[in-house]
Amino acid sequence: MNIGFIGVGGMAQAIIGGLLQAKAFLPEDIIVHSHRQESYEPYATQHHLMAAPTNAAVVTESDLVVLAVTPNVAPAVLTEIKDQLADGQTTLISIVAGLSLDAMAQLVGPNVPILRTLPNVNVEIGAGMTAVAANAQLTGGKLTSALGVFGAIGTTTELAEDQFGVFSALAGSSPAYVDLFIDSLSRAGVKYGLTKQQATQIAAQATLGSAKMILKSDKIPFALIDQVASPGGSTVAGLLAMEEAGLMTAVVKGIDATVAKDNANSH
Ligand SMILES: NC(=O)C1=CN([C@@H]2O[C@H](COP(=O)(O)OP(=O)(O)OC[C@H]3O[C@@H](n4cnc5c(N)ncnc54)[C@H](O)[C@@H]3O)[C@@H](O)[C@H]2O)C=CC1
Ligand SMILES: O=C(O)[C@@H]1CCC=N1
Repeated sequence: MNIGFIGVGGMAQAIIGGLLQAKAFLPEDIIVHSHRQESYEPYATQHHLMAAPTNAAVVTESDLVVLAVTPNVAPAVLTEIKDQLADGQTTLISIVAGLSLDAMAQLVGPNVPILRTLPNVNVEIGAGMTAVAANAQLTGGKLTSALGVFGAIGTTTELAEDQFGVFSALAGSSPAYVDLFIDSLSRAGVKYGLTKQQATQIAAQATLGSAKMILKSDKIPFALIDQVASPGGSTVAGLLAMEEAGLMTAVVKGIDATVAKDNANSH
Protein backbone atom coordinates (compact mmCIF):
# COMPACT_ATOMS: atom_id res chain seq x y z
CA MET A 1 0.00 0.00 0.00
CA ASN A 2 1.39 3.42 -0.90
CA ILE A 3 0.15 6.95 -0.40
CA GLY A 4 0.62 10.08 -2.50
CA PHE A 5 0.41 13.74 -1.52
CA ILE A 6 -0.53 16.52 -3.90
CA GLY A 7 0.63 19.67 -2.12
CA VAL A 8 3.39 19.40 0.46
CA GLY A 9 2.69 22.41 2.68
CA GLY A 10 2.24 22.66 6.42
CA MET A 11 -0.61 20.18 6.74
CA ALA A 12 0.74 17.53 4.35
CA GLN A 13 4.06 17.66 6.20
CA ALA A 14 2.25 17.23 9.53
CA ILE A 15 0.44 14.12 8.19
CA ILE A 16 3.59 12.67 6.62
CA GLY A 17 5.57 13.31 9.82
CA GLY A 18 2.89 11.55 11.88
CA LEU A 19 2.67 8.58 9.49
CA LEU A 20 6.44 8.11 9.49
CA GLN A 21 6.63 8.38 13.27
CA ALA A 22 3.80 5.81 13.61
CA LYS A 23 5.56 3.59 11.03
CA ALA A 24 2.20 3.38 9.22
CA PHE A 25 4.01 3.74 5.86
CA LEU A 26 7.62 3.25 4.79
CA PRO A 27 9.25 6.43 3.44
CA GLU A 28 9.61 4.82 -0.01
CA ASP A 29 5.85 4.20 -0.09
CA ILE A 30 5.11 7.95 0.22
CA ILE A 31 5.00 9.92 -3.05
CA VAL A 32 4.91 13.72 -3.17
CA HIS A 33 4.47 16.52 -5.66
CA SER A 34 3.60 20.17 -5.25
CA HIS A 35 3.70 23.46 -7.05
CA ARG A 36 7.32 24.35 -6.30
CA GLN A 37 9.99 21.82 -7.20
CA GLU A 38 12.55 23.75 -5.13
CA SER A 39 10.58 22.99 -1.97
CA TYR A 40 9.11 19.49 -2.49
CA GLU A 41 12.26 17.87 -3.91
CA PRO A 42 14.55 18.75 -0.97
CA TYR A 43 11.73 17.73 1.41
CA ALA A 44 11.40 14.34 -0.34
CA THR A 45 15.18 13.83 -0.32
CA GLN A 46 15.46 14.76 3.35
CA HIS A 47 12.80 12.23 4.38
CA HIS A 48 13.70 9.56 1.76
CA LEU A 49 10.29 9.89 0.04
CA MET A 50 9.55 9.48 -3.68
CA ALA A 51 9.19 12.75 -5.61
CA ALA A 52 6.80 12.57 -8.59
CA PRO A 53 7.21 14.94 -11.57
CA THR A 54 3.50 15.87 -11.87
CA ASN A 55 0.22 15.73 -9.93
CA ALA A 56 -1.04 13.11 -12.44
CA ALA A 57 2.02 10.93 -11.75
CA VAL A 58 1.24 10.99 -8.02
CA VAL A 59 -2.18 9.45 -8.76
CA THR A 60 -0.79 6.84 -11.15
CA GLU A 61 1.75 5.72 -8.54
CA SER A 62 -0.59 5.70 -5.50
CA ASP A 63 -3.26 3.50 -3.91
CA LEU A 64 -4.36 6.47 -1.79
CA VAL A 65 -3.89 10.07 -2.87
CA VAL A 66 -4.21 12.96 -0.43
CA LEU A 67 -5.31 16.29 -1.87
CA ALA A 68 -3.48 18.78 0.37
CA VAL A 69 -3.60 22.01 -1.62
CA THR A 70 -5.35 25.21 -0.56
CA PRO A 71 -9.09 25.50 -1.34
CA ASN A 72 -8.61 28.10 -4.10
CA VAL A 73 -6.53 25.75 -6.31
CA ALA A 74 -8.26 22.45 -5.40
CA PRO A 75 -10.85 22.49 -8.28
CA ALA A 76 -8.14 23.07 -10.90
CA VAL A 77 -5.96 20.29 -9.44
CA LEU A 78 -8.89 17.84 -9.39
CA THR A 79 -9.62 18.63 -13.03
CA GLU A 80 -5.94 18.04 -13.80
CA ILE A 81 -5.95 14.53 -12.22
CA LYS A 82 -9.47 13.51 -13.32
CA ASP A 83 -8.33 11.08 -16.04
CA GLN A 84 -5.92 9.22 -13.73
CA LEU A 85 -8.67 8.82 -11.10
CA ALA A 86 -11.42 7.81 -13.55
CA ASP A 87 -11.06 4.00 -13.24
CA GLY A 88 -11.85 4.18 -9.50
CA GLN A 89 -8.72 2.24 -8.48
CA THR A 90 -7.11 5.04 -6.47
CA THR A 91 -8.88 6.40 -3.39
CA LEU A 92 -9.01 10.19 -3.24
CA ILE A 93 -8.60 11.61 0.28
CA SER A 94 -9.26 15.32 0.56
CA ILE A 95 -8.17 17.44 3.53
CA VAL A 96 -9.39 20.63 1.83
CA ALA A 97 -11.63 22.72 4.11
CA GLY A 98 -15.07 23.47 2.66
CA LEU A 99 -14.85 21.16 -0.36
CA SER A 100 -17.83 18.77 -0.39
CA LEU A 101 -17.98 15.18 -1.66
CA ASP A 102 -20.52 16.26 -4.31
CA ALA A 103 -18.32 19.11 -5.56
CA MET A 104 -15.37 16.71 -5.83
CA ALA A 105 -17.44 14.04 -7.65
CA GLN A 106 -18.60 16.68 -10.14
CA LEU A 107 -14.97 17.42 -10.97
CA VAL A 108 -13.53 13.88 -11.04
CA GLY A 109 -16.55 11.81 -12.08
CA PRO A 110 -18.90 9.38 -10.33
CA ASN A 111 -16.66 6.27 -9.98
CA VAL A 112 -14.03 7.66 -7.68
CA PRO A 113 -13.95 6.47 -4.06
CA ILE A 114 -13.54 9.63 -1.96
CA LEU A 115 -12.93 10.28 1.73
CA ARG A 116 -13.51 13.87 2.80
CA THR A 117 -11.51 14.61 5.93
CA LEU A 118 -10.67 17.54 8.14
CA PRO A 119 -7.59 16.72 10.22
CA ASN A 120 -5.76 19.00 12.61
CA VAL A 121 -2.09 19.78 12.88
CA ASN A 122 -1.65 17.55 15.95
CA VAL A 123 -1.55 14.53 13.61
CA GLU A 124 2.16 15.33 13.45
CA ILE A 125 2.64 13.88 16.95
CA GLY A 126 -0.03 11.15 16.68
CA ALA A 127 -2.54 13.23 18.64
CA GLY A 128 -4.75 14.43 15.78
CA MET A 129 -8.50 14.93 15.74
CA THR A 130 -9.91 14.19 12.28
CA ALA A 131 -13.47 14.27 10.92
CA VAL A 132 -14.26 11.86 8.08
CA ALA A 133 -17.11 11.40 5.58
CA ALA A 134 -16.99 8.76 2.83
CA ASN A 135 -18.91 8.73 -0.46
CA ALA A 136 -20.92 5.69 -1.59
CA GLN A 137 -18.05 4.43 -3.78
CA LEU A 138 -15.69 4.07 -0.82
CA THR A 139 -16.47 0.73 0.81
CA GLY A 140 -14.86 -2.47 2.12
CA GLY A 141 -11.07 -2.72 2.18
CA LYS A 142 -10.63 0.66 0.45
CA LEU A 143 -12.65 2.38 3.20
CA THR A 144 -10.68 0.58 5.93
CA SER A 145 -7.36 1.62 4.35
CA ALA A 146 -8.39 5.26 3.99
CA LEU A 147 -9.71 5.47 7.57
CA GLY A 148 -6.54 3.71 8.77
CA VAL A 149 -4.40 6.64 7.61
CA PHE A 150 -5.97 8.97 10.16
CA GLY A 151 -6.50 6.26 12.77
CA ALA A 152 -2.70 5.79 12.81
CA ILE A 153 -2.10 9.45 13.70
CA GLY A 154 -4.89 10.28 16.12
CA THR A 155 -8.60 10.01 16.79
CA THR A 156 -11.21 10.03 14.01
CA THR A 157 -14.92 10.76 14.07
CA GLU A 158 -17.49 10.18 11.33
CA LEU A 159 -19.35 13.40 10.72
CA ALA A 160 -22.23 14.62 8.55
CA GLU A 161 -20.86 16.99 5.94
CA ASP A 162 -23.00 19.90 7.15
CA GLN A 163 -21.08 19.75 10.46
CA PHE A 164 -17.62 20.02 8.92
CA GLY A 165 -17.67 23.82 9.32
CA VAL A 166 -18.09 23.82 13.07
CA PHE A 167 -15.70 20.85 13.37
CA SER A 168 -13.10 22.80 11.41
CA ALA A 169 -13.39 25.64 13.95
CA LEU A 170 -13.36 23.44 17.06
CA ALA A 171 -10.62 21.02 15.97
CA GLY A 172 -8.95 22.26 12.77
CA SER A 173 -8.38 25.88 13.81
CA SER A 174 -8.43 25.47 17.59
CA PRO A 175 -4.77 24.44 17.93
CA ALA A 176 -4.02 28.06 16.95
CA TYR A 177 -6.49 29.36 19.53
CA VAL A 178 -5.14 27.11 22.27
CA ASP A 179 -1.62 28.25 21.31
CA LEU A 180 -2.81 31.82 21.83
CA PHE A 181 -4.24 30.92 25.24
CA ILE A 182 -1.04 29.14 26.30
CA ASP A 183 1.07 32.02 25.04
CA SER A 184 -1.12 34.45 27.00
CA LEU A 185 -0.65 32.40 30.19
CA SER A 186 3.07 32.23 29.52
CA ARG A 187 3.32 36.00 28.89
CA ALA A 188 1.57 36.60 32.20
CA GLY A 189 4.20 34.35 33.82
CA VAL A 190 6.92 36.52 32.28
CA LYS A 191 5.19 39.56 33.75
CA TYR A 192 5.77 38.00 37.17
CA GLY A 193 9.43 37.16 36.55
CA LEU A 194 9.49 33.66 35.00
CA THR A 195 11.54 33.18 31.85
CA LYS A 196 9.45 32.71 28.68
CA GLN A 197 10.75 29.18 28.32
CA GLN A 198 9.88 28.22 31.93
CA ALA A 199 6.49 29.90 31.72
CA THR A 200 5.61 28.22 28.39
CA GLN A 201 6.58 24.77 29.65
CA ILE A 202 4.52 25.26 32.81
CA ALA A 203 1.48 26.63 30.94
CA ALA A 204 1.59 23.92 28.23
CA GLN A 205 1.91 21.06 30.72
CA ALA A 206 -0.95 22.46 32.84
CA THR A 207 -3.12 22.77 29.70
CA LEU A 208 -2.28 19.22 28.60
CA GLY A 209 -3.19 17.87 32.04
CA SER A 210 -6.51 19.74 32.04
CA ALA A 211 -7.43 18.36 28.60
CA LYS A 212 -6.63 14.83 29.80
CA MET A 213 -8.74 15.38 32.96
CA ILE A 214 -11.72 16.49 30.85
CA LEU A 215 -11.43 13.47 28.55
CA LYS A 216 -11.21 11.09 31.53
CA SER A 217 -13.95 12.71 33.62
CA ASP A 218 -17.68 12.14 33.30
CA LYS A 219 -18.17 15.77 34.39
CA ILE A 220 -18.51 18.72 32.04
CA PRO A 221 -15.57 21.17 32.12
CA PHE A 222 -17.68 23.74 33.96
CA ALA A 223 -18.09 21.31 36.88
CA LEU A 224 -14.33 20.74 37.02
CA ILE A 225 -13.85 24.49 37.51
CA ASP A 226 -15.37 24.21 40.98
CA GLN A 227 -12.79 21.60 41.97
CA VAL A 228 -10.04 24.16 41.37
CA ALA A 229 -11.70 27.31 42.67
CA SER A 230 -11.30 27.09 46.46
CA PRO A 231 -13.79 29.14 48.51
CA GLY A 232 -12.38 32.62 49.04
CA GLY A 233 -9.29 31.66 47.03
CA SER A 234 -7.25 33.07 44.19
CA THR A 235 -8.76 31.03 41.30
CA VAL A 236 -12.27 32.41 41.67
CA ALA A 237 -10.80 35.93 41.74
CA GLY A 238 -9.00 35.17 38.46
CA LEU A 239 -12.06 33.56 36.86
CA LEU A 240 -14.26 36.55 37.65
CA ALA A 241 -11.65 38.97 36.27
CA MET A 242 -11.37 36.91 33.06
CA GLU A 243 -15.13 36.87 32.66
CA GLU A 244 -15.31 40.63 33.28
CA ALA A 245 -12.86 40.94 30.37
CA GLY A 246 -15.23 38.77 28.30
CA LEU A 247 -13.20 35.56 27.84
CA MET A 248 -16.13 33.26 27.02
CA THR A 249 -17.76 35.82 24.72
CA ALA A 250 -14.41 36.38 22.99
CA VAL A 251 -14.00 32.63 22.38
CA VAL A 252 -17.52 32.20 21.02
CA LYS A 253 -17.10 35.27 18.79
CA GLY A 254 -13.86 33.78 17.48
CA ILE A 255 -15.62 30.52 16.63
CA ASP A 256 -18.50 32.50 14.99
CA ALA A 257 -15.96 34.27 12.74
CA THR A 258 -14.23 30.96 11.93
CA VAL A 259 -17.48 29.21 10.98
CA ALA A 260 -18.65 32.22 8.93
CA LYS A 261 -15.40 32.28 6.93
CA ASP A 262 -15.52 28.50 6.40
CA ASN A 263 -19.13 28.83 5.13
CA ALA A 264 -18.14 31.63 2.77
CA ASN A 265 -15.31 29.47 1.35
CA SER A 266 -17.38 26.27 1.06
CA HIS A 267 -18.65 24.64 -2.10
N1 LIG B 1 -3.12 23.93 8.20
C1 LIG B 1 -4.03 23.24 8.89
O1 LIG B 1 -3.99 23.14 10.14
C2 LIG B 1 -5.16 22.56 8.16
C3 LIG B 1 -5.30 22.67 6.79
N2 LIG B 1 -6.31 22.01 6.14
C4 LIG B 1 -6.41 22.09 4.69
O2 LIG B 1 -5.19 21.64 4.15
C5 LIG B 1 -4.96 22.26 2.89
C6 LIG B 1 -3.52 22.73 2.83
O3 LIG B 1 -3.34 23.70 3.84
P1 LIG B 1 -1.89 24.12 4.32
O4 LIG B 1 -1.00 22.93 4.34
O5 LIG B 1 -2.09 24.91 5.56
O6 LIG B 1 -1.45 25.09 3.13
P2 LIG B 1 0.00 25.34 2.49
O7 LIG B 1 -0.11 26.62 1.73
O8 LIG B 1 1.05 25.22 3.55
O9 LIG B 1 0.18 24.13 1.47
C7 LIG B 1 -0.40 24.09 0.19
C8 LIG B 1 0.50 23.27 -0.72
O10 LIG B 1 -0.13 23.14 -2.00
C9 LIG B 1 0.86 23.32 -3.00
N3 LIG B 1 0.23 23.71 -4.26
C10 LIG B 1 -0.30 24.90 -4.63
N4 LIG B 1 -0.77 24.83 -5.90
C11 LIG B 1 -0.55 23.55 -6.33
C12 LIG B 1 -0.81 22.86 -7.53
N5 LIG B 1 -1.43 23.45 -8.57
N6 LIG B 1 -0.45 21.55 -7.61
C13 LIG B 1 0.16 20.92 -6.59
N7 LIG B 1 0.44 21.54 -5.42
C14 LIG B 1 0.09 22.83 -5.29
C15 LIG B 1 1.79 24.38 -2.43
O11 LIG B 1 3.03 24.39 -3.11
C16 LIG B 1 1.89 23.87 -0.99
O12 LIG B 1 2.85 22.84 -0.90
C17 LIG B 1 -5.99 23.37 2.75
O13 LIG B 1 -6.97 22.99 1.82
C18 LIG B 1 -6.60 23.50 4.15
O14 LIG B 1 -7.96 23.83 4.10
C19 LIG B 1 -7.20 21.20 6.81
C20 LIG B 1 -7.11 21.06 8.16
C21 LIG B 1 -6.09 21.74 8.95
O1 LIG C 1 -7.10 28.01 8.34
C1 LIG C 1 -7.64 27.20 7.57
O2 LIG C 1 -8.35 27.58 6.63
C2 LIG C 1 -7.46 25.70 7.78
C3 LIG C 1 -8.76 25.00 8.07
C4 LIG C 1 -8.60 24.42 9.45
C5 LIG C 1 -7.26 24.82 9.87
N1 LIG C 1 -6.65 25.47 8.94
